[in-house]
Amino acid sequence: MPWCCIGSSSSSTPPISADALLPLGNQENTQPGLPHQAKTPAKTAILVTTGGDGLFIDRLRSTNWTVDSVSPSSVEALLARSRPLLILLDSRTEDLPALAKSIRSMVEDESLLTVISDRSISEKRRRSLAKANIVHFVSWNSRDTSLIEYVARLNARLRILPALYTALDEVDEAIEVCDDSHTVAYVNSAYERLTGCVRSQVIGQPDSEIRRKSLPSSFGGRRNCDWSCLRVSTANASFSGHCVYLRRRVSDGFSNHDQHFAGGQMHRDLSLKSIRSQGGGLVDAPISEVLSLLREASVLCEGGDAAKYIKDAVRLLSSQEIYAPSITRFRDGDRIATQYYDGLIRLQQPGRQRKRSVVDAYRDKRSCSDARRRVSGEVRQALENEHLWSFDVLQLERVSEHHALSQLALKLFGRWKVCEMLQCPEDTMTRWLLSIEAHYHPVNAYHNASHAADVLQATSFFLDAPSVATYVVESHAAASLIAATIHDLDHPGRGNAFLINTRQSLSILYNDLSVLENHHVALAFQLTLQASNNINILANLPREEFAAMRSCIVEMVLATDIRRHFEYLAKFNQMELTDERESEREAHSITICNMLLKCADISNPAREWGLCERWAHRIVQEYFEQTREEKEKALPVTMAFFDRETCNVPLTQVGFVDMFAREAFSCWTQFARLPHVLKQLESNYERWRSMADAWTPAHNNSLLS
Ligand SMILES: Nc1nc2c(ncn2[C@@H]2O[C@@H]3COP(=O)(O)O[C@H]3[C@H]2O)c(=O)[nH]1
Repeated sequence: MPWCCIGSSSSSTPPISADALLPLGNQENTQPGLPHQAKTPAKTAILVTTGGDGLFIDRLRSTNWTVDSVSPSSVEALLARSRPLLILLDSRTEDLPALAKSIRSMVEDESLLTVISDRSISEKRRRSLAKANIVHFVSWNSRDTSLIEYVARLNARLRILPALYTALDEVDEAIEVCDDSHTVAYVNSAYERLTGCVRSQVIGQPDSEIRRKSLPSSFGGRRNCDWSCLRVSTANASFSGHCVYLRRRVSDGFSNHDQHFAGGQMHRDLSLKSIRSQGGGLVDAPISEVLSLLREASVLCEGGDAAKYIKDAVRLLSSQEIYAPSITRFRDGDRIATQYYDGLIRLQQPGRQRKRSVVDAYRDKRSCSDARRRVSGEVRQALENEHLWSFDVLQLERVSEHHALSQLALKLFGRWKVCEMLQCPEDTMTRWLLSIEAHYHPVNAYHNASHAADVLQATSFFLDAPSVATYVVESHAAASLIAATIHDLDHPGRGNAFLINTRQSLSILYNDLSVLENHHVALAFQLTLQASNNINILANLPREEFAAMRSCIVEMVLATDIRRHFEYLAKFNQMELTDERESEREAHSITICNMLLKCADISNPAREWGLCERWAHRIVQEYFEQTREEKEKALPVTMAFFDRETCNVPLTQVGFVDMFAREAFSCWTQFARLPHVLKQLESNYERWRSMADAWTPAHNNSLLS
């Protein structure tokens, strides 16, 4: 590794290795061993004077300086076409400070401005000249040009910087330069392109091996990252100097063109998905970036076993459903996982149309009961530990006569100051809550207002977690509480697959896409905005705030579609929280809230065992009803193992945790720092597993409610 001598520079520009530049100066300064003895750069100076000469000028000329005299009136024209290293200003020039300021504005730091005088300069005059950044003074009769020589050498090096930057920004290798205080001083364009980091976010940050290691692995490398460090140092080798971190391309002897050509097969395989903008131009989605990076990687690994893996990755990423897992993701032949997959993710293909479905039969309008509800002592007591994971919503359901949702929401919305955030009167909120509660179906064993209350309490509990509160913006917290309250509104007790297979009007309306989730949130806004209902809790929000609040609520409710579980999980896991840009902060907050609501929605397997067991029994009873109706009407049976005649309930719970809950809660509880929730999930899981062998279908007739 060649050691290059390098100066240290405090500016954010990297120092230039002296070896890389030809030395400035006369012949005796030419350094032996340089690649070639080219002509040294000219040492040019101008003398701005109306007439003057002296020993100092002679000295300069005798050391290879070219010194041209120029009148004050023509200096600016000269500087418009040249950049002398040195500008000598005769102290007798009229209005010198103004001229100095004008010259400084033209040359900035590219030239050294020095006042030459036949007498000492007063302190007052120095101060006025200092305003033009003139801090160097020499005498006409001086023969000491050492400082001039030194500064000129520095200037000559600095002048090549723009060209070096251009060159560095053109290379394919990612380059990071850290200065002697181990602070990042420079990164090139390739670094930004290949790592996704933004220059302004990295420069000034401490040098971090961890950051480099966390960056996408380099091409061809087997290691996390193959950054090589060019440790450079000043003349005194013991001094650490700068570090240049370089992520090299693995050269395989191909020229750039050949490499791309060799990757031709890769190009064809990629068939990059590009969204054509209206103008017919290519607007590539991020996935295309990933695919092009993989293409480059495959070129570098051509012929190696890595290329095969990369091609497989490209094929997967090029598929339509990059987040929906193929069933092979789970244990082969796992009957339960397969049926969960079919029933909740793949959704059964439409079957034959039969007579009206149960969904229509359930649709009845319930009147809102009286606007305010008396809070009994029992209700108040049941609400006491609403801030704990052990909160018993089924106890509240009991003592509130199935008004757990409205009673819990009144308390939680008060604690989270939702009415204040919405500038909404409390009585409007009360009416809204009672109306929403009334549009859940109490006949549903699981998807009723108590499930919404359960999800609302889990949402509040998660929002209380300190690490969550750090990243969730206030309006999104309010949105998530509202979204939890409405997230299964008017649920018919049947899943999306059933609605699609029976070609319910809702599935036609929403094109079979997140049918129920779209309905829940659309109906909630229809009820809220219906003037005659007088329950518009969003009425006092300014237009922009309403739009933002609505957008968040819609997005969060749609995120509860279990079919998109892996998509939201992936988005949450790939979130880069170190990127603190304000624009990213909002996006991070939404991603966190989507994941939060998702986890709240499937949190019953992680509740205290008594609650977990009862919720499980409730949901399987609802599934039993769906399977019964599907069989009765000769519809495709979407989850056959949920058949009362044959079901092993503990096994269905084991399957649900294996397929959905464990991964989600492992990620979520790590982020939210709620280890006890994951511990409870695993404890419940083991308990279900221990119950599976002894379970018989007879148990399915005495399930808990
Ligand atoms: N088997 C099982 N499925 C669950 C459980 N909790 C949530 N789910 C499923 O996860 C889905 C989340 O969205 P839905 O509420 O629409 O329907 C839910 C059920 O299909 C559970 O405890 N057991």
